[in-house]
Amino acid sequence: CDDHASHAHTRRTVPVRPPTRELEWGDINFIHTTDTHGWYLGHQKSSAPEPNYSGDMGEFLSFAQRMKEKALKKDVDLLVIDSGDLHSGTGLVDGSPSNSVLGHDALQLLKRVPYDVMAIGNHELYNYSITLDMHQQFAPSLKGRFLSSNVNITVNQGGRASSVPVGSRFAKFRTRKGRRITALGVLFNFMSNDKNTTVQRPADMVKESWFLDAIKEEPDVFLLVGHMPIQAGNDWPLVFNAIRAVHPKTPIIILGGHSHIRDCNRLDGRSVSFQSGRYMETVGWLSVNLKPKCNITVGRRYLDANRATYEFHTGKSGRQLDTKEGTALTRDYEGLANKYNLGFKYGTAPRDLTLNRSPFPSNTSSPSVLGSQAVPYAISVNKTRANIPNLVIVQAGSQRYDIFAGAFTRNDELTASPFQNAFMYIQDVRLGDAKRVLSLLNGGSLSGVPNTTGSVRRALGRGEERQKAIEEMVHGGPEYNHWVQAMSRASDEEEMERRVAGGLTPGYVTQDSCPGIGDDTPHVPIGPFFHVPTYVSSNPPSGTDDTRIDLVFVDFIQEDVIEGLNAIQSERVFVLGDVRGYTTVLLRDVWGVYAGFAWV
Ligand SMILES: Nc1ccn([C@@H]2O[C@H](COP(=O)(O)O)[C@@H](O)[C@H]2O)c(=O)n1
Repeated sequence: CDDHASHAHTRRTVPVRPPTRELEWGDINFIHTTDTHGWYLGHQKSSAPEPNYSGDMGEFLSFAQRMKEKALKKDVDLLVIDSGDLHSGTGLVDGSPSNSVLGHDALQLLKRVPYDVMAIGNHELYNYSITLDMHQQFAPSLKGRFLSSNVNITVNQGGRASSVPVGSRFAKFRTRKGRRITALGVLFNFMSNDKNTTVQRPADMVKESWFLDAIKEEPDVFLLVGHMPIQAGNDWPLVFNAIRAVHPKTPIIILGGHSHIRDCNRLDGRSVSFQSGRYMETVGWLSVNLKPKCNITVGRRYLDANRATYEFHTGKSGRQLDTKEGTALTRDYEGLANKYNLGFKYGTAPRDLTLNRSPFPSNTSSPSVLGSQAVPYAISVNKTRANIPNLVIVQAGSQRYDIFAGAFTRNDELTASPFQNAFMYIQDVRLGDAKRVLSLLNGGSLSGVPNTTGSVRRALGRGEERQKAIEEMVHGGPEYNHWVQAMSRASDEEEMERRVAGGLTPGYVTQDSCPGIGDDTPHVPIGPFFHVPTYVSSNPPSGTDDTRIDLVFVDFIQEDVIEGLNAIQSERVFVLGDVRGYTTVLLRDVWGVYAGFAWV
């Protein structure tokens, strides 16, 4: 008998409010997911707003199949699309045994979902073995419709290294109703990809001869699927304008991702751009009516991903919703969770620890507790450096989800902190310099110039594009944070009270640039929202500025730390060779080690 074992997947019992408005259907319709990050067993906790998103991938598969049946009856087109970032985020994708590729098993199961087109995300590129798995084991199942227009992998072909698309550069196909589609799958200008993978800037991609050839022939619809936000400041207009230069009037549908928010806007009257959130919280619905030589009319809805939503929109209640394939997929994901022992319980979290719903610093803020308590305890298992004072710096963006009061399992650990970042250190750093590096990383000033972006390398004045990439890497979802913060600010007290009195529960309250109300189920905003610094740290040891300490940090940020050190002092030039491994405990193991000590 193992009293640490608990069920990996607890069935959800908390009821949620069903939607009340039927979906609008058009000539061509889309079910859209993006940034699912391994949430294939749905959100399993009972605290609000988690039950809103309690549908699992098997239930989503049933929903997609039932909606395809409906589309057939209505004699319209329905395509199921995903915009990338399948990896990094839960035990199903991050808990793979060490002898197998992270996420491989979960993605083999995902192949059963009837996606028509999928695009690659940046989380498919941090680790070459994952990219190779996508290229060899996943992309082929999409039969030419796993798109990576500007992303290549270098593989051995006949003894020679060849750079080839991870999936396909583009796809041309006909829908059931015979509409001609030209689809592309574009990734934003990501620069933290692993060796032997390449990402071409969208600005360069649109000049490629294959691209110009692919768009030459006019389809009925251009379908631009991609892991790139649709918000201003991103590169969709480059791709859009390149197509518009050849086809001024052809409908263009953009299904974006990466910034984790719900959003809709229109670049012109014959196009629409749409984005469906993150983490299997949102299933996007987009309907488009195509009128020859006229503007297109569109409808969009952000569905909360749960059974009540699926039952309402399919018109199938109770078990009628479930298809044979959907039920089998749920069962097989549960089996995988058990195989990975994701229900292993480290301890009992005494309270909710949230990323941004608690003041920072506080004992209910997970980045705060991570820096001040969990990391210092977990890395103290390195006895050889135990007597040397240290300061530890970790990027807050590594923390991906809240921790909830109650049983804290292996799945909860990997969901909160999935990355396999290693702890490194530089010895004999002056305590004063270590503190100044932290402050610089967090936007402090360098030579009187405020480092307002929180990136050392921006403060040092490097090329703009590199800086954008560093920000992407370091900041960890600023758009999402702004979005959630804005929704809690936007609702005045009276409106909130009306909503609560009307029985509304916490959830997303979306305001986008398309007409009408986008959220399928109305909510009160999740709020409040508290700012967390880009980098969190342990409590500094006592001593003077000259006290020599170990400066500990994770490998993901080591270049920033080194550049920061070199920017703030001239006594010594720090190089990568000064960096050594501190402990075998990885960042993703920290919460489990800490819970086993503090939460038993
Ligand atoms: N090894 C890694 C890889 C990534 N991160 C963090 O992920 C964030 C980017 O994720 P998106 O979902 O926004 O693409 C980035 O902010 C990094 O902090 C990491 O910590 N370690």
